[in-house]
Amino acid sequence: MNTEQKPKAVIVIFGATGDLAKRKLFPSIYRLYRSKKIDADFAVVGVGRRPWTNEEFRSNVSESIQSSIKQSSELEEFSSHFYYHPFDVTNPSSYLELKSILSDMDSKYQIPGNRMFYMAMAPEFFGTIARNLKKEGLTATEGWSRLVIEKPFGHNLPSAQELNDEIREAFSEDQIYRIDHYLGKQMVQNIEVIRFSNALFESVWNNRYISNIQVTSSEVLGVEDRGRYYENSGALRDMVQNHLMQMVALLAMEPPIKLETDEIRSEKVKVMRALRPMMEKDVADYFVRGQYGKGESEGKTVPGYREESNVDTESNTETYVAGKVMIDNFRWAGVPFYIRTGKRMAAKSTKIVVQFRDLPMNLYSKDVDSKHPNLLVIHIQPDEGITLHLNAKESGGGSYVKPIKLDYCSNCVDQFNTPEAYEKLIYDGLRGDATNFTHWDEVSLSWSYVDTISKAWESAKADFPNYASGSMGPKAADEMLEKDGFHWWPITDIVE
Ligand SMILES: NC(=O)C1=CN([C@@H]2O[C@H](COP(=O)(O)OP(=O)(O)OC[C@H]3O[C@@H](n4cnc5c(N)ncnc54)[C@H](OP(=O)(O)O)[C@@H]3O)[C@@H](O)[C@H]2O)C=CC1
Ligand SMILES: O=C1O[C@H](COP(=O)(O)O)[C@@H](O)[C@H](O)[C@H]1O
Repeated sequence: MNTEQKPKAVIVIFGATGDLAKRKLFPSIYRLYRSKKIDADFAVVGVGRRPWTNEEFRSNVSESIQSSIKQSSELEEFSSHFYYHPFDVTNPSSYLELKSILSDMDSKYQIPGNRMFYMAMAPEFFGTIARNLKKEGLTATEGWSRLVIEKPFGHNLPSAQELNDEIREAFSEDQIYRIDHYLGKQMVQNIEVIRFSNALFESVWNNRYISNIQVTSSEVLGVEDRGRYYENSGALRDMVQNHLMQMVALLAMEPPIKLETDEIRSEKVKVMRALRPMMEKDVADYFVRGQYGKGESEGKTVPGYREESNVDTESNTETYVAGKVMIDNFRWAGVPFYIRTGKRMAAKSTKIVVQFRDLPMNLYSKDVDSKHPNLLVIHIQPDEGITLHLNAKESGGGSYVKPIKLDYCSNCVDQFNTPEAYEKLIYDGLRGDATNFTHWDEVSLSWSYVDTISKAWESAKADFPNYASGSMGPKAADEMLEKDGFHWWPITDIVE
């Protein structure tokens, strides 16, 4: 793994006039610049079709930073490193002009031919761009060339395979950085540290001591203005195939031999290979889908999904998924990993709850109601930290037990410095550290798991809407756990 400390490169953003660039990429590059993580002699070349000048582009960059970072300074100097080159990416002749701009940047900023090509555009363009970059010689420099690819990486396994084949004609696997922005989150990266640097946890991290693991990623927002995209995606493809399956892999993987990209990825791949495969007829036993109806969200009445713009009034698209993922290997046999995600739920929260098994004999709590299982809660967002739920003696006489919590709040101490996921990922990409990007093997195995579920769902119309906006999802998701003798742990405050 190459981990250049202060990387120096030209970053080419395809889709530089779009939403992602404005909301995430420019502020992230700015933070890297301010914290001096990237060399002061960097350059960014933006591509889009709008006929902007360099000045218009720079003022867009400055605006994006001012609206997302409270104390911004040196904006003029920072944005002077941004250049705009308008062209339609389907037009092959424009790539030669881009090539010459990039050579000029190399000379102006003494950059040794290093290129990061960031695809912040709709996926149908990824293959065309990659092919033209190679054909016109933009990747043949003395330095390195890397391709950063946004989601969605395909719509199912065959389309992901097709996309992969296209980009692999121009870039090798080790030059491809597939973004899963959850892998850039502070506490998602902490899963491995919590597991592999604490004897307390790793020794009990298996089916003898853990009864189930719950991964929740709930959102308050609805589909907003993304109806067109979401109608073809749904929560399964939008969140489960990538973010949730990645968290499951990190929770379930074996310790890698070394903290190296290939070793870590190979352990995650083994988890994906051990996922219990399903037949379409079994899907209803393991997965629940939902779609929000109208309801109350943050004190306002909000419409149902079918009333949103660019959404079919009879839509069969799921905005909620809950599932029971089984990993059939020695460590996890018999332990359900329950996952759930949805839009228009009661709270914005991403949390992992590891529930430990009860003691074989509990001297203090005889009945089920008075027992409080030990829980390890990993708070991913909005709060970042961990909570350990234990039992302790109630003060006063007698031997009464009460549940207590040990809390570590990472973003309470460091709230304003928690690096944004995109900032970390861009930095890793520039340094050549692909650990927190997804390898094709993970992507393809995850698609093949999810495809069976989509097929089953696409072949049968659901009884939607089946949960109210502002709720925690459909009843069937609660029943799925009840059948196994469990319940979802609340996502706001676990000891209520
Ligand atoms: N927005 C977000 O928060 C997130 C986005 N993503 C992914 O990032 C990618 C971009 O999303 P987003 O920024 O929202 O999309 P937008 O629709 O806001 O932006 C699309 C960009 O593509 C450019 N573009 C479109 N067609 C062409 C063309 N033929 N030639 C050159 N440029 C073109 C547009 O430029 P112009 O209009 O000037 O032609 C614009 O800059 C998508 O894959 C999306 O799934 C992933 C996670 C989050
Ligand atoms: O990838 C996506 O993630 C967001 C949720 O991300 P978060 O960091 O806010 O949890 C989701 O809203 C979006 O639909 C999906 O495409």
